[in-house]
Amino acid sequence: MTAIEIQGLTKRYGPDTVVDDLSFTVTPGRVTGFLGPNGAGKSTTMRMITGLAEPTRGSLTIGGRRYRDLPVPLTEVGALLDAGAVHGARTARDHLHALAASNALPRRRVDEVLERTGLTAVAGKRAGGFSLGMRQRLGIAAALLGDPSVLIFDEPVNGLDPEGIRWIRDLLRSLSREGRAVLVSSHLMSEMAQTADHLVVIGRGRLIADTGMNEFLDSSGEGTVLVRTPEHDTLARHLTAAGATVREAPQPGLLVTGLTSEEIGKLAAYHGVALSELTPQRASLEDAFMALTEDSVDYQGAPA
Ligand SMILES: Nc1ncnc2c1ncn2[C@@H]1O[C@H](COP(=O)(O)OP(=O)(O)OP(=O)(O)O)[C@@H](O)[C@H]1O
Repeated sequence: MTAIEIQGLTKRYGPDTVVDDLSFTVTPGRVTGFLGPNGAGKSTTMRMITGLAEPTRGSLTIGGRRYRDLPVPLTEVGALLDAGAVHGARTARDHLHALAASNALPRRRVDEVLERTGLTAVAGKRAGGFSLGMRQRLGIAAALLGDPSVLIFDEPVNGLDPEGIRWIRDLLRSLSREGRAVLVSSHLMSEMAQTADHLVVIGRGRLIADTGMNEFLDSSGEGTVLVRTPEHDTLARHLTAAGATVREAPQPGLLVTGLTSEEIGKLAAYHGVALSELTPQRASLEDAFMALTEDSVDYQGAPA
């Protein structure tokens, strides 16, 4: 069954349409990356999924039901939307106990989620003194408390150090392997490349792409091939004569478009030119994302 189903979702604030006729689904068993430039409407969409904001129009269901019809929402959908939202004077354990009690969840879940998020040793400490990384873990512990099959994370790696980023990445993957649906937003494309199986890209509140990660990269690739050879000028001449477009690579070498790497290899062999490298270039996720969303960024800086 589809975990999250969004149809024609629209949100207006006064005259501004910040989410505009958005439709996509989030499927169990994979990490869906939710991408878009700043202000694209990601947080607003996530707030609507978790019942914190009311859609102006459109439908939105979790496991086939609207958020407000879920008897105990925490057992269906867990969310990390704002890691700062913790009562600073309480210990981590007390914070989770209070949450468990108000949602009629078994107390043993508290120790289970403390363990899973690596907070057992600091469970008796006041959350007010926690580092950003620890607060993030506590927010995730709260999201996992009801053992939900749908999880939503808004920019979970923002501000974390490399170890914290890796921990979140591994956690998201393991949650999806358990069969849960995981929706994670980010504006860091490189981060998504390492975490998400599927991508939903929005810009100015509208859907731009809904695609598998690999298909996204393939469809955005320019088909450029990096070629290195001691006979640089000779090969460049032959390639141009064969109809290819040839540019200088940043490091000594040629960036060739218009011919496949196989064709370039054959051409070089035919002319007796030795190659030291022949590498198809895949567009980086960052490049692909920039190309896709360039018409929908609100503020564009001048080129550096
Ligand atoms: N409560 C609100 N009232 C008015 N405008 C709002 C409100 N919440 C969000 N917006 C506007 O909606 C637009 C989308 O914001 P949102 O936070 O959803 O984007 P985002 O994709 O999460 O961006 P970011 O990556 O910067 O967090 C922005 O222009 C924002 O100013």
